[in-house]
Amino acid sequence: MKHLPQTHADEMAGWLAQVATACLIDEARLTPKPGLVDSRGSGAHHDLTLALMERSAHSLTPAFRYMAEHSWLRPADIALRETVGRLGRDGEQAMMAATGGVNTHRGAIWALGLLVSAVAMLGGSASGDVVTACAARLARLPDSAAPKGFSKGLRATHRYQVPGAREEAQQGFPHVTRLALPQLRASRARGAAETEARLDALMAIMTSLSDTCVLNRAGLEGLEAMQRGARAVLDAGGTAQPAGREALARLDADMLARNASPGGAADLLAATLFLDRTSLPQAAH
Ligand SMILES: CC(C)(COP(=O)(O)OP(=O)(O)OC[C@H]1O[C@@H](n2cnc3c(N)ncnc32)[C@H](O[C@H]2O[C@H](COP(=O)(O)OP(=O)(O)OP(=O)(O)O)[C@@H](O)[C@H]2O)[C@@H]1O)[C@@H](O)C(=O)NCCC(=O)NCCS
Ligand SMILES: Nc1ncnc2[nH]cnc12
Repeated sequence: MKHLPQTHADEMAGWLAQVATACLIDEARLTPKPGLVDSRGSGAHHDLTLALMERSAHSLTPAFRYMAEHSWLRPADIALRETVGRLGRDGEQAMMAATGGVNTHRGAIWALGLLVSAVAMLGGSASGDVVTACAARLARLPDSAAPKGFSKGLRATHRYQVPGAREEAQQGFPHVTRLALPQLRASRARGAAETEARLDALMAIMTSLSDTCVLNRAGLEGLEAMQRGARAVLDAGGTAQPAGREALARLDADMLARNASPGGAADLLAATLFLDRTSLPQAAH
């Protein structure tokens, strides 16, 4: 059978989906991460393993691809928001089928789904700030088919009066653009190895995120311990330095003792890696 030539949009959609999946796998494999699943083990989780995280990541490639295809050169309007919402929920179902009902990547589907769509809306290339602003516009639009129930994340944001995953996207992913990406690049520029630069970027997110996973498992005290511990790692010169590495080991032990896992911060690290790989350099001001 003769194959029709793929269009540029099709190729780009396939590429964006592959990059998003690779970023989820890179995040999961990054080691040592405090409280999280990594190549050492399950962190503070009893129902997650690295193999499960990787299976979950692969199950999401088609959803990311459909999001990119449907968003290609489209404006941010309610019709697109509802399409992306439906595809995101289909992605959640694919994830649940792949993991036997364990929530591995719900927050990541939200963050990466919006960013994949935004890059596609912009025709495949734009600077990180333009991409996140576009994703934020989409996230602020209403989706009439969105589930009306009370999620764990919503419960935490109401109880502690803090922003959660929804607000992070609606504000243009400030933890990615203002903290993680600058830290990733600064650590690389200082000569840190790629693993250390990524761990430093994760620490930068954890210094300030109100991670609803940590709030649900360990309360406000757990969240403050996470933010303080991550700040101590960066203040010690980052994970490329022996003192930073020791501070990271202390933070890991503390997160495990509190049964806390910063799953939201991990999702935003994957989003950071995605923007680092797909966006054009910022225009000079
Ligand atoms: C808008 C949605 C993201 C829904 O958000 P909401 O807060 O209402 O609901 P949650 O179901 O709690 O999901 C939020 C997940 O987002 C991550 N997260 C947490 N804090 C933040 C933050 N401040 N900024 C960004 N992201 C954040 C986090 O995801 C990770 O943790 C997950 C594991 O969580 P959970 O199962 O709750 O925790 P465990 O401790 O493992 O449970 P137990 O063992 O104790 O039982 C894991 O998935 C990580 O990814 C939060 O969980 C959005 O989902 C939505 O509206 N979707 C609808 C479809 C849609 O419109 N899509 C459009 C674009 S694709
Ligand atoms: N590495 C990880 N461990 C636990 N939860 C996560 N959610 C996203 N990435 C995660």
